[in-house]
This record gives sequence, structure tokens and C-alpha cells, in this order.
Amino acid sequence: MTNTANVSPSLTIVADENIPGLETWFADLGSITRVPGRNLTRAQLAQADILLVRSVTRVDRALLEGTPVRFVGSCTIGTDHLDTAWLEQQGISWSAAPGCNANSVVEYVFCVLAALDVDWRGRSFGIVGCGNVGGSLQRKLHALNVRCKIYDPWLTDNPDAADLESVLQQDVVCLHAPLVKDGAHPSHHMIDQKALAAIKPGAVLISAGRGAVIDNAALLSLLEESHPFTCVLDVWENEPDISLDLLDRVDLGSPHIAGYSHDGKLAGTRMIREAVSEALSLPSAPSANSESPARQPVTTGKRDFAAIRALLLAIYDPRADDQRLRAAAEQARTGKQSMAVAFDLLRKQYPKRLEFSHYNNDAPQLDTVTRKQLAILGLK
Ligand SMILES: NC(=O)C1=CN([C@@H]2O[C@H](COP(=O)(O)OP(=O)(O)OC[C@H]3O[C@@H](n4cnc5c(N)ncnc54)[C@H](O)[C@@H]3O)[C@@H](O)[C@H]2O)C=CC1
Ligand SMILES: O=C(O)C(=O)[C@H](O)COP(=O)(O)O
Repeated sequence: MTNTANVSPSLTIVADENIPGLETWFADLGSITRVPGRNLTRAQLAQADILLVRSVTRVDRALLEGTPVRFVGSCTIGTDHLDTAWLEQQGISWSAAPGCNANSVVEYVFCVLAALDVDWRGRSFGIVGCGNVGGSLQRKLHALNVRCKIYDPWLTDNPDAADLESVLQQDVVCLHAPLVKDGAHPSHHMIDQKALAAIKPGAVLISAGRGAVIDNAALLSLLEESHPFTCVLDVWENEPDISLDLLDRVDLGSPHIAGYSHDGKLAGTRMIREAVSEALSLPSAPSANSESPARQPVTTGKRDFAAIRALLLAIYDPRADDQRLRAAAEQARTGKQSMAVAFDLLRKQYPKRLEFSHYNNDAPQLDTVTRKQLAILGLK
């Protein structure tokens, strides 16, 4: 990283208004204009050197051609909204924030299972897509002595590697693949009618990668006919204008917030600042306050899995997200607010969610095994 501390750049930065920590990480570089990311226009970039986005902004020729933008940073893991081939062809540097909110998604998975009262210790897991998110989930499951199989066409030497069909036949199936539309292993509609039929009765399906990995029309028609498995969707086709009929039929739904821990969002902003410093030879990122705040206690009088469940839900309960999404759908049905507007508003006004590492378990009655399992999950 270049350290040019006595240079004071004066760059024009245009950023999605939903990126936290901009003042901390970018104010030293120049002026920051915050804009709604969903409707960003080329005209808003007429003076911009740096564009900072989230997943809701399609970044391509139509947005950037003729603008002075020389760096695009996406404070997200996913990159399917960036036309990276075009950016590279134009010599525009870009970066996403790999892994920034992976732990948030893993915690979401365990909290979803806690909300459904599914004791993961006696189940087998199938993980589709085993990168930062799926890999971290796999490591935690191994540490908890839970069996898992993974399907990731690029990781065939993974000890748990299996074909898609056998992964779909596990008790809990977690989808963490990126949205890929071409190449050797496209994931778009990878979970189609046939794949959905392979999921075993009584299983739990959790989709927290990208909505279009599941063919949502096929899922809806299956759930209209019967309810063979528990279905949990954080991501949807056609976000933010999601299918109200599908929402009606899933067991838990949320507005694409699995990765929305406060920690994950801030990590995304910080990583992009590091990337912009590197790409444009700018001063290093300002040093952040490295003091970690004291852990907050969470408590329960329960024991064993009931205690794990209670503690996790005290930290984050996905049923609250589900209720807010269903309330928004009700408003959309009565014409008070469109689903698309409501979906984005839920994301914009998302409550501050801290990861497990901010808490400590204050339940003295717990036995050593339960304590160890909580520690593996990140709750000391
Ligand atoms: N719901 C949410 O809030 C969030 C969703 N995401 C989504 O989750 C995705 C995965 O995140 P990471 O694990 O951090 O990404 P990653 O890039 O670290 O890993 C993705 C893995 O998926 C594999 N993969 C690619 N094509 C596949 C296919 N057709 N079938 C199965 N696996 C395939 C890759 O080989 C790679 O190992 C992101 O691309 C993003 O779209 C990420 C963060 C938050
Ligand atoms: O990091 C990703 O990839 C995600 O899916 C983000 O958590 C989504 O957040 P937004 O960028 O859509 O706010």
C-alpha cells in the first residue's frame, strides 16, 4: 500500500447513500456526494473520479461511458451487478469486498435454524457454493461435528465434495453460490424444478446467495401444490419487486439482509478504501480505532440446545425480519406502498445488527460442551 501522507488528494466521490463509514474511510480523499444507488444516472457521474456502489447499482457501459470515473468500488461480496469485462477493457479499476460480510451470512444461517427450532447437531448439511460464506459455514459445522457435503464445481478436491443431487438430499440445504450466467458452471436457475424435486421431504432449504439461483416460478408452483420442505428465502428474483405469492408460501422471508451485520457493512467500506488506495496510488486508509468494545452479556436459564437457541435469538431473531417483510407485503396489497419501495426501505432502515463476537454468554448453568459449541459459533 502506498503511503503518501503529505499528499492531500481532492477527488470527487459519488457513493450509494446506504454505505456506512464513508466519512471515516473516504473523507480524506475529497468530496463525497451520496445518491440513491438504485436510480443512479450517468449525469450524476459527470465529475466523479470514484464511484462507490452496493449490489443494487448496475455498473456498465450505459452508466459510465463518457464519465471521468476511474475507480469503481462495490462494498459487497457479490459482483454480478458489475460488468467487470467492460470495466477492465476501459482501464477502469474496480474492486469488490470479498468475504466482508461472510460471517454475517453464516450467523444468519444458524439464527434461521434457531428460529425454526431445528437442532443442527443431529442433521446433515448440503452447501451449494463453498467460498468465503459456504467455506466458513463448512468449517463451523466440522468444528461442531456436523456432517456436510458441498457442491462447488471449482472445488472438486474438497473432502466433502459431492454432486449437486446428493448435496440437495441433506437435511439442511444452504445456497451460497454467486449468480453466474455463463461459462462452464452457470448458477442462474441451477435450482430448477428437477433440483427442487431432489430436496427431501422435511428438509430445510435456505437461500442466501442470489435470488435467481433458484427458478422462483418453479419454486412457487411446487409450493402451491404441496409443502414438501421448509423454505427460507433471503434473496429473490426481481428484487426489489419480489413475488408476494412466493412470500406467502415461504416459511421465513427477509429482504436480502443475511449479510447486513453492522460489522460486515463496515468491513466492506474499509476494504474498498484499501483497494482504492492501492489502485490509484493514494494515501493509505486512515487508521481505525483498534480498541474492541466490551462484549455485551446475553443470558438464558435454559440448558443444552434450548440455551443455544435462546442466546442466538436474543442476539438476532430472523422472525423479526420476516414479520417486517410480510407487513410490507400487506401494505403493497392494499396499495399503500409498492413492494419494491417497501423492500428497499426495509434494507435502508435495517436495525443495527452486531455479530456474535460482540456478545458473551452469561449463563453460568451451561455445561462445558454447550459452552464450547457456543464458542465455535463466536459467542464466548
Ligand atoms: N444474502 C446476502 O446478504 C449476501 C449474499 N451474498 C452472495 O453469496 C455469494 C457467495 O459469497 P462468497 O462465498 O463470499 O463468495 P465467494 O466468491 O467467496 O465464493 C463463491 C463460491 O461459489 C462457487 N461457485 C461458482 N459457481 C458455482 C455454481 N454454479 N455452483 C456452485 N458453486 C459455485 C465458487 O467456486 C466459489 O467457491 C456472493 O457471490 C453473493 O452473491 C454474499 C453476501 C451477502
Ligand atoms: O455482499 C453482497 O454480495 C450482498 O449481497 C450484500 O450484503 C447486499 O447488500 P446491498 O449491497 O444490496 O446493500
